[in-house]
Amino acid sequence: MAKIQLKNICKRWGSTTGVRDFNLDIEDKEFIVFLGPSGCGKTTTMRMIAGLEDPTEGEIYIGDNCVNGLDPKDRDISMVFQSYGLYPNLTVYENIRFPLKIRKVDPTTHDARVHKASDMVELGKLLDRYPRELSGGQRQRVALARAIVREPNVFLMDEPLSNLDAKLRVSTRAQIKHLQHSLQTTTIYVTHDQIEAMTLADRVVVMSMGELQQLGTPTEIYDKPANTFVASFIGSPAMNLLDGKIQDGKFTADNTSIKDLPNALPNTVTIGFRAEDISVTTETNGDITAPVYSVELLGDSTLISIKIGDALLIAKADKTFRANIGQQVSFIIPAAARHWFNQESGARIDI
Ligand SMILES: Nc1ncnc2c1ncn2[C@@H]1O[C@H](COP(=O)(O)OP(=O)(O)OP(=O)(O)O)[C@@H](O)[C@H]1O
Repeated sequence: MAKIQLKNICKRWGSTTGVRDFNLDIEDKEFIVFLGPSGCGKTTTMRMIAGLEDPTEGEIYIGDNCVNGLDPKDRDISMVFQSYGLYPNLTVYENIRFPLKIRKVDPTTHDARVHKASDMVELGKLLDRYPRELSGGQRQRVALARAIVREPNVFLMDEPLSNLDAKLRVSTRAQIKHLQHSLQTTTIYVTHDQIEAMTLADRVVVMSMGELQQLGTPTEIYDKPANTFVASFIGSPAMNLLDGKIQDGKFTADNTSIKDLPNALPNTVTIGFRAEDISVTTETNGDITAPVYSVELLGDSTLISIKIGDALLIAKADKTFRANIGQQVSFIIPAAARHWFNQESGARIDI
């Protein structure tokens, strides 16, 4: 079991900066997810924790020990990658056992440990097979068992579900969550998939361009995004964002006039609202009125989108709601559903 601390971490290669001034305290037993778009520095940060990259500046602590300069094998971590990394000429049993042999763990314990780990990921019946005889999901479970078998202090998982199809991803995701709950091992999990982040994490680290944008529980980052980047990255659909001006006590943009505003807003501002927090009507007396751009039937709900300038705005309506493309509709945005952001910096304005 271990807490992890990153203090003022930077990673540069010549003039390229991968990670800048990154600070993070991860609690013992916590499930932390690094979330962000491609190239934002997630993998680099994780590789520094693993010892596969050296930070250019800053210190990394695992437990009470500063591990800068310590070899990956001496950090008591297990890693799981997108590409499984199984040995093709070894059976499932030998693949899972491999870390125990390498670390010269007492051979009399191997059999029981391999069986315990393989049972946890429900691989018990496949121990004699070779990786080529397994499906993608089964291979990833072998990789998980191989990470578990050592009973490390920390798990590092880099996009472990990316090679699986959508259905398998959902079931393997649940298995990882269940496993981490049973093992109570500090886990850092890297993904660009916000649904994985929201469903797995105790806390999410949202990253962009090498910088930490927000650290919080899934509920915190969903309900109170720190800036427009986080707002537009979290949620499906993401939060609607519309730039406008405050004039005569109203928020105005094309076809938009919103009254009853809080006092402290600057003259130019971005309003944000989630599709499920607003209502849509075929009356034309709401806050934003425009022709329907598209209608998407999802089965449990209907998504109605309109366009204001370049902004595509989406409302989640009842599953029975129907409107035709081109028909005028209005979005009604209750005061409690409104988020406000500084238009220049993108930062949240707390009212
Ligand atoms: N060895 C390297 N030399 C130079 N630049 C690098 C190196 N490794 C990574 N980078 C750069 O650092 C930045 C962060 O990369 P990183 O792989 O951490 O991103 P990521 O968020 O994990 O992306 P992805 O989801 O695509 O894996 C990128 O701009 C990348 O091009």
